[in-house]
Amino acid sequence: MAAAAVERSSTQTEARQAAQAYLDSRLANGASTTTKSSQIRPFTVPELDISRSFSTSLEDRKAIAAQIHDACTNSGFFHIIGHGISETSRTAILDLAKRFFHTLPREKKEALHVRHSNYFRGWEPADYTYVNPADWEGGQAAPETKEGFNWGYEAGLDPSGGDGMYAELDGGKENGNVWPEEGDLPGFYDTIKQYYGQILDLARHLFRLFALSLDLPEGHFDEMMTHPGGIARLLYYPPSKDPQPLDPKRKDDEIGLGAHTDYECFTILLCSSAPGLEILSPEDVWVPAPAVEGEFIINVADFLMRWTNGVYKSTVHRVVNRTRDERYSVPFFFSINYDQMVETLPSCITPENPMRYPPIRAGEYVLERLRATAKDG
Ligand SMILES: O=C(O)CCC(=O)C(=O)O
Ligand SMILES: [Fe+2]
Repeated sequence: MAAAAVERSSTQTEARQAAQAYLDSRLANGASTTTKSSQIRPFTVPELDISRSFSTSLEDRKAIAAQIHDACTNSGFFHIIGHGISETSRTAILDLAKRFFHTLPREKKEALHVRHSNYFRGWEPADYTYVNPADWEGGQAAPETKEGFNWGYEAGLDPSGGDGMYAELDGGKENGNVWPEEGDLPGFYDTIKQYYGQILDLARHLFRLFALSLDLPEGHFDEMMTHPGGIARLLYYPPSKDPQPLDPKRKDDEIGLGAHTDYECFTILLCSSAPGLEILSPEDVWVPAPAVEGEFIINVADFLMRWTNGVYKSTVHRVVNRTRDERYSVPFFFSINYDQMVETLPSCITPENPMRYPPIRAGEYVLERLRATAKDG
């Protein structure tokens, strides 16, 4: 990582400490911090049919936005049907992930290693990053089993063509993506472009619903997503060496992806049929995420949690593949324009919930959080 050995900035320290404190409080056995919220509403991950959100009627769109508001103030997770992304597109990207992880020779992957990137783009072998810093700092955890390939926004992937103003996480003007040679994996970029474009359109649509859900004008965020950050990953979780019944209370020493929260505004997650995602409930129980064919799981991430002064919940989750099957997933982490400064939404500040977070530039926050995941970061 280019940032190795540099002194940590205050944002990085804040990000690291906040992430760790939050995780510690949620992961500690018998933690009492969460009892209050569980008394208010049962923890649910609702299924939302968002077809009506594409209606020309504002009332229809507001009705879906109200359901989003409910989910985001409760578990911070929901899953969607009626999203309009075809089965062909979903299958194509999952098949591409399989081809990437299984057919690209090791030395070609090494050439794309994320350690060559300032922005964590490219190939990530299983134990290179730890989303829960304590997993390596305490030195007790087994390596995460996931393998990944990461890329981000570039104008050529944006169906709108972008506005020519893209700024990277650190403000740089060149996007930091790296790709396999076309000859090594024919059709790789085209398949990514097809899928990414559709998901980016869906993300912009969802963020307009998020605006309505926060009682803001529907177009409130439009100017902030003209060249938005959008890191996406292909992820591979090998089959378990010790397949178990799907009971999250059973042992979890084969962690695919450690306990963490996401960093951006929200995540749109596509998974293959093998289950594995688990969400931490306020009672400190790992709840298996609903794995329903054809759906996407959406979850609020830390930047939006921060922006809404904690009103929208960014909830801890992890992945454990307890099955005999390979698992693939494709998360898309939607951010606003990385060069956008953001202050807490005034409507989320009240005498009972005074402003908790200073203003921050979107890319700076995400980059510091990413750096905190690398062992040498
Ligand atoms: O692979 C999954 O199901 C979830 C991935 C995830 O949580 C992440 O990449 O942040
Ligand atoms: Fe995540």
